[in-house]
Amino acid sequence: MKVLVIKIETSHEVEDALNVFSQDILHCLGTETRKRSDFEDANTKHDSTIVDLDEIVDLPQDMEFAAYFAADQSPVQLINAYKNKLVELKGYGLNIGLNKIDYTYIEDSDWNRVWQKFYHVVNFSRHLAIVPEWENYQAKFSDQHLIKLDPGLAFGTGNHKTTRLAMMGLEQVLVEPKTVIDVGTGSGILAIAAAYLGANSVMATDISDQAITAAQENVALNKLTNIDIKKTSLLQDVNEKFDVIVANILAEILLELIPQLDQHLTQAGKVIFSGIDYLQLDKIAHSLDQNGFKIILTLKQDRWIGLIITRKDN
Ligand SMILES: C[S@@+](CC[C@H](N)C(=O)[O-])C[C@H]1O[C@@H](n2cnc3c(N)ncnc32)[C@H](O)[C@@H]1O
Repeated sequence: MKVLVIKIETSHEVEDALNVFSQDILHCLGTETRKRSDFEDANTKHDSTIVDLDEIVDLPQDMEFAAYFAADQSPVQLINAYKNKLVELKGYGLNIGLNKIDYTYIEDSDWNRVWQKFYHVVNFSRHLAIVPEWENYQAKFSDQHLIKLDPGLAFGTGNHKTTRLAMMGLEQVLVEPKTVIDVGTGSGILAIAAAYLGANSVMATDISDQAITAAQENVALNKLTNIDIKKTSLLQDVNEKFDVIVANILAEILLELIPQLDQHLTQAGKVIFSGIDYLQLDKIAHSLDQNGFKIILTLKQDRWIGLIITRKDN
């Protein structure tokens, strides 16, 4: 089976935005970046190997971004979507570099190998490490939990800053057993982290079939029995209330989620948002305020913002 690859010669300033756009809006199978700075760093770090940058095939001027899609998707439509996104990002004052977009097809098996090459153990915190299914890792503390993961074709390897901000939020909020819902679960990583951090029960939702399959497989891989996975959009068809609602999704989609929070959050409940580019924070804060919520903690890494939120009257 073949996979469609859209390749964009651009600048590292738009890496995070293109990653989330590709995953959340275009539902790609995965992404990969090659940055000139990685090769230049390798040159200085490994002084026994002098790398001649001129000899590296297709060395990007700044960054080459690749997104992988099912072969039956239209390259022309995808290229147009990326063109429009890059114009929007340029409008925010971001450098979009050479802005050259092209496409090619590769064998599915090559794509899986590429994926594994870039995905390694994340020793995330005192209590959590994320361990790809094919890697060995010894916990650094006797009670450090290992999230075993094969993200398959879903978002959520633990390498993305937005996932890590959401996990920090979970560590902060889960100081006693609580009920949790993970909205837009992708690989299931946040739901699994919540279960390991002591949640009583966890529900996880996603609209993507690939995410549901990956999340189910990862829950089984971790032998967890208190996670319920549901295919739905945001909190539709969910009847329960939760002590914690966590969502790592693009700001545009969080704006749709905010009006649904009240109905699904216990009175003293907490909401964790991640996936917010700092340029979108004002819009999110305004909508939270309009819907009776306040931000009690703001986490930030590079362009990305994570929030812990409660009801205003708490
Ligand atoms: C950025 S990924 C986050 C994955 C994982 N929770 C993490 O933190 O790494 C966002 C996920 O939200 C899902 N998603 C997008 N729109 C959604 C919606 N309306 N309802 C439910 N899930 C949605 C996507 O399919 C994707 O799996």
